[in-house]
Amino acid sequence: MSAEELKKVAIQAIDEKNQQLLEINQQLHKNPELAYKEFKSHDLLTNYLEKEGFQVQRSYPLPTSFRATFSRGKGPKMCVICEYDALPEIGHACGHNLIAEAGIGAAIGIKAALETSQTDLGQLIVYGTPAEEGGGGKIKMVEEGCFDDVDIAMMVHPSPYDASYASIYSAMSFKITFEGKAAHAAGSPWEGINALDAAVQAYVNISTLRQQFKPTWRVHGIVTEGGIKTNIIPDRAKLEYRFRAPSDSELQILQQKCKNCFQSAAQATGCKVDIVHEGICGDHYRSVINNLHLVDLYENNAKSLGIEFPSRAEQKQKMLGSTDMGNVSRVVPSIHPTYSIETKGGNHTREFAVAASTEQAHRQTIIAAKSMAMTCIDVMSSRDLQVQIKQEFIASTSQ
Ligand SMILES: NCCC[C@H](NC(=O)CCN)C(=O)O
Repeated sequence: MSAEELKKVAIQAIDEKNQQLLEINQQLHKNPELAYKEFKSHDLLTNYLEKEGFQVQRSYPLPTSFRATFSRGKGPKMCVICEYDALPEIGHACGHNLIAEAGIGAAIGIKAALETSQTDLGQLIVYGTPAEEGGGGKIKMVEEGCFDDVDIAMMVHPSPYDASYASIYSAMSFKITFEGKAAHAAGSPWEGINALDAAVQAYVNISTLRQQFKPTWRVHGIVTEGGIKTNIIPDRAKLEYRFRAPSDSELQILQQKCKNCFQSAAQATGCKVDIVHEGICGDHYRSVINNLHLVDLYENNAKSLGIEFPSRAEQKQKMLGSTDMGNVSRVVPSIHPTYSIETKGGNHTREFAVAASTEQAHRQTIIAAKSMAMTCIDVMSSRDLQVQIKQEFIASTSQ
């Protein structure tokens, strides 16, 4: 059968499961679970995949990650990725319930195509990857060798816009603790060393330096501890900061400038400072390398389903933050397109959490699922494409 015929098979299979896919996203949305605690989500998704005829390895290799496979002879190993972790307080405000739906939907479509094809097409691997919002599940899975037998990986992400080529930056997170000395704030303030002043000074240092940041750099922080009572000079204050830049080398420069801000604030106030990299396997979220051959295939398939994309230059202006998919994109050719769910609020807002449970979001997710399935079918059906994708990957990762 031709790739075009197999795509029709995939689309029909996804349409047949439309209601079940909607229910999966709704269940996840109603039960938001935080990083590495996504036990119900893990069970929901693995039970469904098993019922649909996939070979499922639960809790592989982490308690809330999984691997599900379906193969039809020799050929490339295509990996579709699900995320399902939520954010504290605001639930599925990044729409990972929809990412899971899209991954499962694509898997249903690809499996139907593999079953229908009379020739060897390859293998499908579905990975459930926890803790994208902090904790870097995919980084751990890369380190565990999960992607060693994968040829191509893809996932999609809901957002306010359609962009298969959006910028996704390298990021590192730090926890900063200032230690001072407590004293009665009225009786003997001169005996104290004010850790909150150090934290405030550091915050101001960074905000002042911001004028000299490149427009593409991002630095943002919060105060997580700032004293216990107004009449006690705070002897401890804590900050959390995240730094981002388009490349690892720029991120190193930015990180050093900001560390200087913390250290100088400590020196000015007489505090001690401890700056700890919020270690994710000793690594950080790396910028995404989009494989352009895959991007083109995905865009053409999505366009055939009615999606319109802005120009590449406009897409590159869009910035979704950072993702551990960046680390996957360093070990296998990957894409991470975003798709519009027509929301008034951006990712990580309460408005987005509401938008992530609508019928409209589900409809857009089904289109993204079909686009992934069709892209996998394109690749599985063409040896030439497989070679070109691999060559581009080698060139882009050896720079
Ligand atoms: N510590 C990692 C945070 C990742 C987070 N990712 C996103 O918002 C994008 C999609 N979920 C971020 O802050 O960039």
